[in-house]
Amino acid sequence: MEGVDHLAHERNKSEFDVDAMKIVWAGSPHAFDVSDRISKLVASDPGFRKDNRSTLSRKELFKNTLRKAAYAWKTIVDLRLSEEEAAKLRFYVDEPAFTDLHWGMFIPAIKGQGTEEQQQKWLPLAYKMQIIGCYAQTELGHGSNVQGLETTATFDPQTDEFIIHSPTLTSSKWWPGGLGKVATHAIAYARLIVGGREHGVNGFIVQLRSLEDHSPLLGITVGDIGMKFGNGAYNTMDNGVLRFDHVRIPRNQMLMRVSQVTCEGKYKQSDVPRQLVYGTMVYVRQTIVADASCALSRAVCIATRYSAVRRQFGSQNGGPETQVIDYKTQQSRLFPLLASAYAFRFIGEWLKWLYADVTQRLQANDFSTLPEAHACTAGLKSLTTTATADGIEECRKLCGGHGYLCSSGLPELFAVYVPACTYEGDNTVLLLQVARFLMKTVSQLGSSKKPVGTIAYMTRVEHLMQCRCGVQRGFAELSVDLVEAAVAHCQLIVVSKFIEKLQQEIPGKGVKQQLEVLCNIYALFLLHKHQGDFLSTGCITPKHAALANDELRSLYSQVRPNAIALVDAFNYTDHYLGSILGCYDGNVYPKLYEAAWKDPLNESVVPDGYHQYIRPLLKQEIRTARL
Ligand SMILES: CCCCCCCCCC/C=C\CCCCCCCC(=O)SCCNC(=O)CCNC(=O)[C@H](O)C(C)(C)COP(=O)(O)OP(=O)(O)OC[C@H]1O[C@@H](n2cnc3c(N)ncnc32)[C@H](O)[C@@H]1OP(=O)(O)O
Ligand SMILES: Cc1cc2nc3c(=O)[nH]c(=O)nc-3n(C[C@H](O)[C@H](O)[C@H](O)COP(=O)(O)OP(=O)(O)OC[C@H]3O[C@@H](n4cnc5c(N)ncnc54)[C@H](O)[C@@H]3O)c2cc1C
Repeated sequence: MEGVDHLAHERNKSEFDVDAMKIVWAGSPHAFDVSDRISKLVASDPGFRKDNRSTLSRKELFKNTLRKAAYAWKTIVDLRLSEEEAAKLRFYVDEPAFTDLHWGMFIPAIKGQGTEEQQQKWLPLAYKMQIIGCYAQTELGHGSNVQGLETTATFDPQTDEFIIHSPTLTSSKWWPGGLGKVATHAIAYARLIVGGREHGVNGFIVQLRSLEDHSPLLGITVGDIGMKFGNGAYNTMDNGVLRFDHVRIPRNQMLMRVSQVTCEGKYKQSDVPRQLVYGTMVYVRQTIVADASCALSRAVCIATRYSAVRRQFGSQNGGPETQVIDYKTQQSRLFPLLASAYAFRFIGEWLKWLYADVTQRLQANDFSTLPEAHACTAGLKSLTTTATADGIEECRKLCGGHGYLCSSGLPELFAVYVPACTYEGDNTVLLLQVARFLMKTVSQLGSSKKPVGTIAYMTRVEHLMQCRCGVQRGFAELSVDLVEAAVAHCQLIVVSKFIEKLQQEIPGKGVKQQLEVLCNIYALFLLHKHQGDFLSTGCITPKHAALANDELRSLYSQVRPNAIALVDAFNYTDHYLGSILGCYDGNVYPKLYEAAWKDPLNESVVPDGYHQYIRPLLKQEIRTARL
C-alpha cells in the first residue's frame, strides 16, 4: 500500500545512527545540507522528470536534454545558487550533457593551462555561459596516444595567427562531448609548428560556431558521431566529429602557461614540466573516482533494498518465503560491493586532497609530487571505474529478471557508466602508466632518493631488487604482470586510506564500528579474491586463507541487520535513483505492475501490425511451408 514503509522492519534492525552516517557519506554537515536540499529541489520539480527517457527518439531525447540544461541554468540563476549548489543541481539532474564538458573540462583547461590574461578574458564568458566549450583532444585515429595526434597548429608570423588544420581523415576530432551540436568553442589539441619545427601537442581556443546563429564558422565541419551504447543513456550527449580546413586564430588563443610563442615567432618552454599540458586529464580523473562511488552506491542501494524485499523459496508451513538478502551467496556478492562504495567514497576524498595539494605545489613551482599525483589519479580512476562498471552489472544480476527492466534503473545506469572505463584514459593504458611509475621507483631503490607517500612501502622490496637487479626483461614483455602489480598497488592505497579514515574522529553511535566492518570486508574480500597470489608469494599460509574466509562470513552476518540503513545513508531520493526496485518504501510489486501499463506499447490492446502481419499468419492466409 502507498504510504506504508515495507522496509520499516529492516530499518528498525539498524545498530548505528543513520543520520550521522549520512554526514560521513556526504563529507561534512555543510555538504550534507547542500546535497539534501538540492536533491529534493530537483526531485520535486517536474521540469527535471527523467522516467520517460527510454521511450524517446534520439532527436526527442537530445532536445529534451537541451531543455533541461537550459531549465537547470535558469533555476541556478533565478535561485542565485552558489557554484557548489549549481554543481550539485547538475549532478542530481543526472543526465550526461554538454554542460558536463563545459564545466568539467573546458573551464578547468583554461584555468590550468591558460595565462592570467587568457583566464581573465575567457573565464567570465564561460562562467556566464556566453560561450559553451568542449575539450577536443581525441581524434579518429588517436585517443590514448596523445603525442600521436595529427591536427596541426602552424604559426604565421605575417599575421600573428595560428592556422589550425586537419591534414588527414584520421586527424578529425572524434568523441569530444558537447562538440556535435552545441559547443561554440573548443579547446583543440594540436601539434605546434613554428618556423617549420614541431613543438609537441598544445591546447588552442578555437571558435567553432557563430554566436549569432550557431552556424559553423568558415573552415569548420562539425557534427554528431551517431548513436552510442544503449538507448537513452549517453545519447543525451552530442559527442562530435570536427574537421578544420586552415582555420585561423589569433596567437593569443594558444594556451600559454606551459609553452609560449612570441609575436616574433620564438617558441619558449616555461620551466614547468611539459606534462602540465595533460593537467586537465589529471583533474577529471580524480573527479571520476568520486563519480564511481556515486554510481556504485546507486546500484548497491537498488540491489540491497530489492534483496530485502524479494522473497524466494524457504517457506516453512505456509509462512513467508526467505528474503534473498539472507542467502549467503547473495551476501557474498552484494556486501563487498557495499563495502567498495564506501571505500571509493573515502579514496575519492583523499584523491581530491592530493590533487589540491599538487595544484598548490605547482603554483609554487614545486613539481615533486606531480609523478605520484599522475600515477594515483590514473591508477585509481582505472581501478574504481572497472570495479564500478562490473559492480553495476552484478547488481543487475542480484535483482534477477526485474533487474533487466528499464524501470529498475540498472540498465541505464550501466549504459551511462561503462564508458568511464575508456574516457579520460583507457583503463589498461592508465595502469601501464602506474606500472611505469612503479618500475621507475624500483630502479631508484638503493639511491639517495627514498620512496615516500603511496610508494613508501617499496623500500621493503629493496632487498629483492638487489638480488635480482641484473635480471631485467622488457617492460612490454612483462606488461601483463606489471598491470596486475599496478592494480595491487592501487588496491593497497584504497585499503590504506580506508584505514586512515577510521583513525579520524567519526561521530555517531555505532558509525565507526560499521565502517570498520566494511573496511574489513573490503580488505578480506580482496585477499580472498587474490589468495592465489598471497599464497604463492608466501605472504599468507593456507590457514590464514581459511581464517580470512571464516571472518568474511562472520562480517557478512554483522552487516546484514544494518544493510538497509547503510544504503539509506547515501540519502538518495527516489527521483535520483530512478528505480522501482530501489524505491525507499520497498513497495515494489504494485509499482512494477503500474509502470508496465504506461509503456507506449500498451496504448492499444491490439498492437500495430496485427492486421498486417499476425492475422494473415493465424488465418493461414500466408502460404506455409509443407510441414
Ligand atoms: C553519479 C552516478 C551517475 C552515473 C554516471 C556517471 C558519469 C555520468 C556521465 C557524466 C557525463 C560526462 C562526464 C564525463 C567526463 C569525461 C569525458 C571524457 C573526456 C576525455 O576522454 S578527454 C581525452 C582523454 N584522453 C586521455 O586520457 C588520453 C590518455 N593518454 C595519455 O594520457 C597519454 O597519452 C599517456 C598515456 C600518459 C602517454 O603520454 P606521453 O606519450 O606523452 O607520455 P609517456 O608515456 O611517454 O610519459 C612521459 C612522462 O610523462 C609522464 N606523464 C604522462 N602523463 C602525465 C600526466 N597526465 N601528468 C603528469 N605526468 C604525466 C609519465 O609518467 C612519464 O614520466 P617519466 O618520464 O616516466 O618520469
Ligand atoms: C563516452 C565517451 C566520451 C568521450 N569524451 C571525450 C571528450 O570529451 N574529449 C576527448 O578528447 N575525448 C573523449 N573521448 C575519447 C576517449 O578519451 C578515448 O576514447 C580514450 O582516451 C581511449 O582512447 P582510444 O579510443 O584511442 O583507445 P585505444 O588506445 O585505441 O584503445 C584500444 C585498445 O588498445 C589498447 N592499447 C592502446 N595503447 C596501448 C598500449 N600502449 N599498450 C597496451 N594496450 C594498449 C587499449 O588498452 C584498448 O584495449 C570520449 C570517449 C567516450 C567513449
